[in-house]
Amino acid sequence: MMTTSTSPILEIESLSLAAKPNKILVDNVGFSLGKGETFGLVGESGSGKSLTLRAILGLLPRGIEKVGGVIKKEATGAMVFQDPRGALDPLCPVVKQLTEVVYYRQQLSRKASRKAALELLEMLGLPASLKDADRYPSQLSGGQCQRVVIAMALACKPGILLCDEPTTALDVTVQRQIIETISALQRELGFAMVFVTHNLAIAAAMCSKLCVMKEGKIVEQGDTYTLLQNPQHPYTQMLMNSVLPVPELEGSD
Ligand SMILES: Nc1ncnc2c1ncn2[C@@H]1O[C@H](COP(=O)(O)OP(=O)(O)OP(=O)(O)O)[C@@H](O)[C@H]1O
Repeated sequence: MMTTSTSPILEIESLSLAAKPNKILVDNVGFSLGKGETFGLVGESGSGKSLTLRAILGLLPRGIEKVGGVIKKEATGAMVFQDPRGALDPLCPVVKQLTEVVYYRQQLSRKASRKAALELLEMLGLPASLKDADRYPSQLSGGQCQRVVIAMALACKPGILLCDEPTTALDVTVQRQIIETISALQRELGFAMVFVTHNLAIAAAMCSKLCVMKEGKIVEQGDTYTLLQNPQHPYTQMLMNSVLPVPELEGSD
């Protein structure tokens, strides 16, 4: 978990999003993020977390529009999506896809872009075989695909990484590895993060500040430790109570 108290790299004030003609989906949401800090958005499915992230990146789906509020962003944002396979082109080898992103975002030569792409894959701990052979997404595991997607986001040299439940589609052992990889990269590269999850354990491990959303509204926000130690809103209390306790093993002390 990283905490820094510098001037905000991202500030959202009274953000409201609506589906045309006038159905409010995100209502008066506001929070701020410091450099290198990780801010968590938690809440049940449909509470508006993904739309908030998309609004930050200016990538709202067709038919949804910003109807109020201000988003002040002091750095480039890049997104890591929930479904890594869906985020990759199934018909294009992964090294080629990553090279294209580097080429367009970093304005390097073709040759330098490929070299930078291979370095990114290495940074993400992907096996050398991926770099030699032209592998397609279908030939990679879910965890490997997510590492490629993270490499693509990093190719944009983001000051803010927006993670939309990046481990939801992965099995639990891989989830942990991906979370650890993202945290290690953050320590190395220093980007700030907005991290969307419905997993409170992940939120507690990753985020210095949390915001709890319900039906498009923020019901509670604050410092993670304080919020989870002493949840004020009944909805936050309900979310915490819905986490299954790990049963105590018989005979353990
Ligand atoms: N393209 C769209 N058109 C119309 N309504 C949409 C669209 N995308 C999302 N919504 C609606 O907006 C609300 C918020 O959706 P959003 O995807 O932000 O929720 P979420 O909290 O991220 O949920 P999840 O955890 O399931 O991803 C939901 O009611 C959803 O049905």
